[in-house]
Amino acid sequence: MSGAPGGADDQGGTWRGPVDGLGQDPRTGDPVADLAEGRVDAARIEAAVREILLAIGEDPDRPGLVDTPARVARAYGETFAGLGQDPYDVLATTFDEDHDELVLVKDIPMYSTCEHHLVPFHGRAHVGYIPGADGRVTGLSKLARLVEVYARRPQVQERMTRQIADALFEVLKPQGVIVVVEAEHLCMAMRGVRKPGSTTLTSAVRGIFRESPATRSEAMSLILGR
Ligand SMILES: Nc1nc2c(ncn2[C@@H]2O[C@H](COP(=O)(O)OP(=O)(O)OP(=O)(O)O)[C@@H](O)[C@H]2O)c(=O)[nH]1
Ligand SMILES: [Zn+2]
Repeated sequence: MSGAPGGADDQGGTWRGPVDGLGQDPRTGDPVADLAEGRVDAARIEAAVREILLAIGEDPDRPGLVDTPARVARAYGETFAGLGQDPYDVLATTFDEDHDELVLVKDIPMYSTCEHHLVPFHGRAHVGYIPGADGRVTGLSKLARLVEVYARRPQVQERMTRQIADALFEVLKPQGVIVVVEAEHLCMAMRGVRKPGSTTLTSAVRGIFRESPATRSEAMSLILGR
């Protein structure tokens, strides 16, 4: 999707119709209307979860598990809701505030899903920008909504961080954007290397934050200074 926020590696970065391989049944090629509208195919998830339960040696028909496939399908609908959302819609509301200095929303709680293991990574996102010469700003809640759009997908933390920055930079046309994400990956905590408590920090800077080390470090100290 060239020209989409996030560039060529921006998988699922902008919703402009069905995402390749998601808006259609991968086996038959038939359109899957639910997915094209950004909802999950509940019947497929339920069948798959039942298979997983069987594969781990569980009894999917025992009372405690009998409703689990349907619960997981509902939960996935929420967890992956960002796949059907367009960052352009989220940022559509802008207003002229004649403000040309930093706007920063810190400590936005964030829950996403590691695309390697399909387990959560979670933490906080910090999103800041300096409006363009026209002084246009967006609603503060829209910055948090933008985080949601990209967090509620199978993700890699670095890509999510870039996608948030690129969408804001492209849509709002500000002087600069800075995004910092701090997260704990449960795939590193509850399994695998088993290092609970380690935090991964990623950043993406665009425009003046990339060009001016002083502007960047001032914003970084506001973000990381507790
Ligand atoms: N860079 C990056 N790596 C991630 C992220 N989420 C998970 N990973 C890593 O993805 C890697 C996948 O490595 P693999 O060797 O293919 O999978 P694995 O055998 O399950 O790896 P271990 O987690 O080391 O047991 C692991 O090192 C994870 O820590 C992320 O958001 N960014
Ligand atoms: Zn993982």
